[in-house]
Order: sequence, then C-alpha cells, then structure tokens
Amino acid sequence: MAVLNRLMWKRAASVRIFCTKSTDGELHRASSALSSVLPVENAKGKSRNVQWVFLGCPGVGKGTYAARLSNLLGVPHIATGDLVRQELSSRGPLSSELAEIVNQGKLISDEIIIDLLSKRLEDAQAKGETGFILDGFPRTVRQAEILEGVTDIELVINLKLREEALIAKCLGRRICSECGGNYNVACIDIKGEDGSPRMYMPPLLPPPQCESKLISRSDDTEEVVKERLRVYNEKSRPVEEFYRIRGKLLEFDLPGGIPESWGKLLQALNL
Ligand SMILES: Nc1ncnc2c1ncn2[C@@H]1O[C@H](COP(=O)(O)OP(=O)(O)O)[C@@H](O)[C@H]1O
Repeated sequence: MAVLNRLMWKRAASVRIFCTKSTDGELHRASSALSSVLPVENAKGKSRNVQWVFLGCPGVGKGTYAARLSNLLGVPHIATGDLVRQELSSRGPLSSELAEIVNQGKLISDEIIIDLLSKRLEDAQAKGETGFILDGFPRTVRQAEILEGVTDIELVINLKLREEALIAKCLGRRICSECGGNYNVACIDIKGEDGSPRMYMPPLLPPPQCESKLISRSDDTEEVVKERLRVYNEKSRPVEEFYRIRGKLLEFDLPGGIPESWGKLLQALNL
C-alpha cells in the first residue's frame, strides 16, 4: 500500500505537467514517476523478464513483431503510439492538442509521453506484469537518456525496410473498428535492382466478418507519412546511434513479409 501511495503521489505531480508549460523540472518529475514504476529485479537476474526496445521507421512493422514477441515471451508489449491513441479517444482535456500534433506527423512532448508511459507501467505493476517490450519509445535522444537513467535496457532491435515499402505499408494499414485487429491491404512487390534482392510482402487481409468494418489511422495519409519519416530521420535516427555506441543495438533488415521474416528474427534473437 505504501508503494501505491507513493506512486499516486508521483502521478499527481506528473499529471500537473499536462496543465502547465513544460520545464526541465517538470520533465524531471515525469522521469521520477517513470523510475518509480520500472521493474528492477531483472538487473539482479531473478527472472528472465526482458526489457527490450523496438526502433524503426513508421510502417516498418514494430507493432507486429513486438506483439508477436510479447506473446512468445509473456511480457507486455507497450506501444506509446497506442497510449497516445487511447488518450485521443478518451476525449480528455489533452485530446484536441494531441490530435493536432499527431495528425501533422509531429512528436508530442517528452513530458507528456513519459507521463503516459508512467501510467501504463503503473497499471503493469498493479497487474503483476514484469519486463516489457517497448515500441515507439524512446523516439528522441532525451527520452533515451531518461530511460537509460532509470532502467537497464538489455537490447534494442532496429527494424529496417526500404523507404518505398514503408510508405506503401502505412497507406495499406487497416484496423477493424470492432475487434481492433490489424491488417494490411497493400501488396508490395519491389523488383531487385543493383544487387538488392526482390522484396515481396503479401497483403494481410482481414477475415470476412471484419471486411466491412475497416478503418485507417488518421495519420496514415501520404503527406503525413512523409512528414513522419522526415521527423524520424531528424529526431529518432540519433537514438539508433545512442544505443549503437552502448553496444545494445541489433540491426535487422526485414527480408520480406511476416512468413519470411519471423523465423529469421527469432534466429537473430537466439530464440
Ligand atoms: N515516444 C514518443 N514521443 C513523442 N511522440 C510519440 C511517441 N510515441 C508516439 N508518439 C506520437 O504518436 C504518433 C503515433 O505513434 P506510432 O503509432 O508509434 O507511429 P508510427 O507508425 O509513426 O511509428 C506519433 O506520430 C507521435 O505523434
């Protein structure tokens, strides 16, 4: 109970960030909230609760592979993009401000994202979940520094795919508005050129009961996807280097769709 009280108090402090202009002090409060809920047993080797991060451009498939690994290893898959979308659909005080930023393809502030992540980790702690696979966080060097300051990330998997495939994959993405299933209607077939092999990614079509209920994300338009790629190169590419110099980065070039890539990814991860 004392732990919970402490968390609630820290939450109250970090929630105030929503109402005020951000300062380093407030970011510090948010990162304290984050450190108070991150699991520590892992570092002591009590159990194998992986603490992994997925990096990669929009549309590369971070969510797909992180979700599969989360099922396989029994650790929560925490996608900050999902946390942002939940906040948007809650129609809380922040939602219109966040919608504008997300629909322009920009990043939301480090303070807000850390606060959303802290709340999710509090829920994980309450449910007794241990370990995590983070997807979409960290996305700036500042976020990476904060995370590195509060926990020991073991491995960072950097998924890579050619840019023409990334755009087509984002534009083909569909979600079932009823069951939440993720599908992709794009059929990607890029001819091999200059020594690079042909890349074929078949569509991932929905079952008949979902077909009439498919929706697209509002930020998956061509203009916004291009802006998200630009922002990735500017703000998130340096995060790859941050982990590379710390010896934590595993580069993984996706050879094609899920059937072709999944087994190779498991091999690369020694699973
Ligand atoms: N770590 C983060 N820092 C800042 N903004 C974030 C972060 N994670 C998600 N977002 C916001 O949520 C949006 C959707 O995130 P996500 O689903 O991970 O997108 P993508 O498909 O571009 O990887 C991002 O474009 C950004 O506005």
